Amino acid sequence: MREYGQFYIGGQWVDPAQPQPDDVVNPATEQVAGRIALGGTSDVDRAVEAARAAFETFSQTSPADRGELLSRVIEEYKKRAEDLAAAVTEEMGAPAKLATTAQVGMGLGHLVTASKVLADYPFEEDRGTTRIVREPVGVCAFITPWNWPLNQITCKVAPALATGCTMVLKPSEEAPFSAYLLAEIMDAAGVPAGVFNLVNGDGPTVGAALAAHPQVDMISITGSTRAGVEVAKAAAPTVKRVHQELGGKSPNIILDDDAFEKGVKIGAAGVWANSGQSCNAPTRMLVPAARMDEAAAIAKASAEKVTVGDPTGEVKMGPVVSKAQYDKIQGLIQQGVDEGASLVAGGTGRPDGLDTGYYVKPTVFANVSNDMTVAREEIFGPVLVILPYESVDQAIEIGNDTPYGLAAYVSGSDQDTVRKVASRLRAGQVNLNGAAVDLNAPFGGYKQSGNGREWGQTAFADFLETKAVIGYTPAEA
Ligand SMILES: NC(=O)c1ccc[n+]([C@@H]2O[C@H](COP(=O)([O-])OP(=O)(O)OC[C@H]3O[C@@H](n4cnc5c(N)ncnc54)[C@H](O)[C@@H]3O)[C@@H](O)[C@H]2O)c1
Repeated sequence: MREYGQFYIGGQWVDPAQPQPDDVVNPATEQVAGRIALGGTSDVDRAVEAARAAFETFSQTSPADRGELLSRVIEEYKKRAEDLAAAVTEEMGAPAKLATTAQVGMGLGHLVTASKVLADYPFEEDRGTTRIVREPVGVCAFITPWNWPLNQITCKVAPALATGCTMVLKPSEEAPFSAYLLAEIMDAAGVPAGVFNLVNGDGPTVGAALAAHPQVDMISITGSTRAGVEVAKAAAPTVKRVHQELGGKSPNIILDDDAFEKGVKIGAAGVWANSGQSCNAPTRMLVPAARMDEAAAIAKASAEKVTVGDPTGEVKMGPVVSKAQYDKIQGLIQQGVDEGASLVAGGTGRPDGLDTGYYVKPTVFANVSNDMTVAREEIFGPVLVILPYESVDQAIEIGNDTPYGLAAYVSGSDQDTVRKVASRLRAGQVNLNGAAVDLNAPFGGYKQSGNGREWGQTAFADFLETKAVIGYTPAEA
């Protein structure tokens, strides 16, 4: 049983102003795995004050100093990798292997990438007699979700540290264990007091207070579009920078050529990963109408091969994060059936033999039309929907017919055609032929998937203000 009832503020573990314990449930066992405290507005004030005070000195440190600091954080992170993986499995149900390689691995990847970018980042540049200086934006507040907890935290924390910002993190109250360990890592690495602060809490209290706080210069949220809108509204009166990484319902266009079978297989596997709980999951597969049955058969075989069960063991898929998420997914699967989509694999209820834990059957719907609820709503579970198209133009039109624009996928054997299709998709990241994750590729959304970009060099810009010093070089008389 984890007891994580304190907050990390000003370089110290401190008690909440008013203790409000909150149980965290392990989704595989449905048992309480630990306890945190939910904070209030006075905890937020205290953390923001610490971050504001630290900004005075931390913003003046050199890139070389911050590079050394990042190296120490990386060392401490590596030392705690096993603890971090176990925490992620316990808090949100990721299978042990996925937790170690991907969940913890992505966190390390963002720290390492930021330190490499920092090594030669152009913070200053001269244009004529003007010097353009890129300075840290200030005190940042981070609100993060439960599905890729360390990935989403580190892709904010790493560039913030690298650019000289100070910060307050409010992780998801549903998956707060790994964030708590990350605060221990920051402490062990000697991150100066007040540079990194952690306050647990719920969205409407701590999240909203951070978004509205006049001493916070930038609020960055990864979460649902609903929460992103709330954050932007709360932030508006103080005109702070608002960065949003929100939901998705990403199209996956499978072209009619030799790469068809491979494309369907890779696409389906992308939906089972992390139990479908990825904002960029390729959940809306588009196939030539004449090949619908073929696609359905390939996807069905893929779904039936997935091993589901205890995430501490050797399985492909663990549970989904919570009872609420399980119930939401069950309701949407039922709605798919009710609206007339063809259920070819999975369906409602738990997989056979799994009576405890929030396990969902890998589910495939074929013959889906883009106006059905299962094609429009982000399900955030292992549910693949397959839609028919008559022409590539129509595939692109259907692909873009969504309020979201986070990711899109194209597969086909002719690279030129694949690239042309990619150029017409309205999404922040387009993946061609199942290419591997690239931590240097900017990550973020068009339309209601958000504003701003994270990851790699591009992320730095979102943590910097631009100052023009005119007359820096005196004009010659
Ligand atoms: N675009 C991306 O990079 C990305 C990555 C992962 C997840 N997501 C999205 O996150 C969602 C799943 O995560 P979730 O269920 O934790 O989302 P959520 O929106 O319920 O919660 C996300 C975070 O926002 C906080 N929050 C909730 N309401 C708030 C409010 N009114 N004010 C301030 N903060 C508030 C929560 O406490 C949590 O920390 C999905 O929609 C998914 O697509 C997006």
